[in-house]
Amino acid sequence: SSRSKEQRILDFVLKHAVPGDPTSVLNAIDKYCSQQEWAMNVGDEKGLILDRVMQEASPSLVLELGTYCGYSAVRMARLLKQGAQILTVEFNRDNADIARQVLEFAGVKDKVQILEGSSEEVIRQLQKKHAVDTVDFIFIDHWKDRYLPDTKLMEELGLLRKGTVILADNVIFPGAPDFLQYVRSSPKYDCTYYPSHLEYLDAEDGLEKAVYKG
Ligand SMILES: O=c1[nH]cnc2c(O)c(F)c(-c3ccc(F)cc3)c(-c3ccc(F)cc3)c12
Ligand SMILES: [Mg+2]
Repeated sequence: SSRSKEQRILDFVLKHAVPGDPTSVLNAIDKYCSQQEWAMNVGDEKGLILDRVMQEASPSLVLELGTYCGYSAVRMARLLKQGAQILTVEFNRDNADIARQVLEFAGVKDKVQILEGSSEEVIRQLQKKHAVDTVDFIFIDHWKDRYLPDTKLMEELGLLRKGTVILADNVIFPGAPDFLQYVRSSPKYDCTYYPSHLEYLDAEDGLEKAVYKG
């Protein structure tokens, strides 16, 4: 059977990156997806913003919604302080399998747990099944129509604490207007917009940071 684009990305990483070197894995994926086949990794330009916002937050527990091939999970795991963890949610079984291999090759698999399933179902299970109290940093990068309902669900379940940082990808392209309108008008969030570009392209995109005020 023919190999998928995601399998071709993994093949390129295995061939061109250095085992145990997360930065070489990021460089390989960015090289492949900018020169051979576009793919929806957060990429190097928006990735730099993710790096800075995450380092500023210095989280002990990160929740990522949307793993895809594991690019942003590797990106964040390489910057985590000792003992910190990432829980990343992926709906697509094939993508989760690719991401598992990318994370293992990068040498960060012990810092990252991939939770397969819908974001709504996994979020509902975090406190009882995954012993989560509150989350320090959330990277939302799954599906535009779920940004707002999942954010409201995490509020309702008490998963956000004073200072929890939410960083959302693609708030311009394809856009999450209901999410933006909600966090920017809510007294419960302090918002910052980081203008950037769509991964590997010139189209405008950006990240929204929403800090929960408790
Ligand atoms: O769905 C996504 N999740 C996470 N990140 C994404 C991302 O970083 C993207 F750049 C895109 C994107 C944007 C523009 C475009 F032309 C194609 C794809 C998508 C996306 C949007 C609509 C779809 F029908 C399929 C994929 C996503
Ligand atoms: Mg994205």
